[in-house]
Amino acid sequence: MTDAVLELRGVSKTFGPFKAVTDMSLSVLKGEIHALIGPNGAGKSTLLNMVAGGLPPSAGEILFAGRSIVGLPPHQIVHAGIARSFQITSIFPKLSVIENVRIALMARQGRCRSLFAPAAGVMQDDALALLEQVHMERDLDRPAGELAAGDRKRLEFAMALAGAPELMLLDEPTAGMSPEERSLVTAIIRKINATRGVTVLFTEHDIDMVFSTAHRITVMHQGSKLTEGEPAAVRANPRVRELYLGEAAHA
Ligand SMILES: Nc1ncnc2c1ncn2[C@@H]1O[C@H](COP(=O)(O)OP(=O)(O)OP(=O)(O)O)[C@@H](O)[C@H]1O
Repeated sequence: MTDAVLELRGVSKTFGPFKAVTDMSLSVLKGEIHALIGPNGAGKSTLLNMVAGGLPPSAGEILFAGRSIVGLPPHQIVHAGIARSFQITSIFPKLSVIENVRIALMARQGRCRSLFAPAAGVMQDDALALLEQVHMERDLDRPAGELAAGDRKRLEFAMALAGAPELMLLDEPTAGMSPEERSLVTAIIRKINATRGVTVLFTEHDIDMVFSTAHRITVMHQGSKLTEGEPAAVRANPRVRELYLGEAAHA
């Protein structure tokens, strides 16, 4: 018996002769915020894609809540309880913020056909509650297409939460944001984890954000796992320091 909500065993991904991910094992524990870090091209997005069902692994096993999810299409993986936030958001830009969340709620409940019915109040209270969680209660009627990057990400979180996920996969959740937006989005990730018990697996290049937010960290390098552990141990690891100092010297 293990506390892992997500478990990868010997997962690999090849693109032709190229090995993007090699023999990766990873346990994401129930209730934790787990960061997946590593230099550009380390294989982080490929790994998240395999978990989300966007890419089939070339080898290995992926278990969610103890059951294999390899081969399931993305919508079934969402249905099983894994929400994925993409680097490019999938909102309806012409609809308002609250309409976008209502759509996500209705999709969850299989009520898509009533989407454009006159019942404007459908799911209004639930949608409002989710938007309050991400501090967007003052933005309800704004067209989603007009939101800045940080606001768009918060809307996307509310939409993901509409599906009541057990695990959220976040691919570079603060990419392209100002420092203020970054700290707001980071605070919301912590809040979602603490108040709703949602387990989080995220990739991120902002190392300060990673060390201040993650409970545990897995470091990837050239498709393989370099190390894994709590932030203090990972920070002290000489190979990690070399990797990041090397990268800084490169920049
Ligand atoms: N569809 C594909 N076909 C061929 N190669 C690919 C494909 N997708 C990813 N790769 C390669 O696999 C490697 C890992 O890419 P991946 O995007 O997973 O890295 P990453 O760690 O997420 O990088 P970044 O931090 O820059 O987003 C890279 O060398 C990339 O070029």
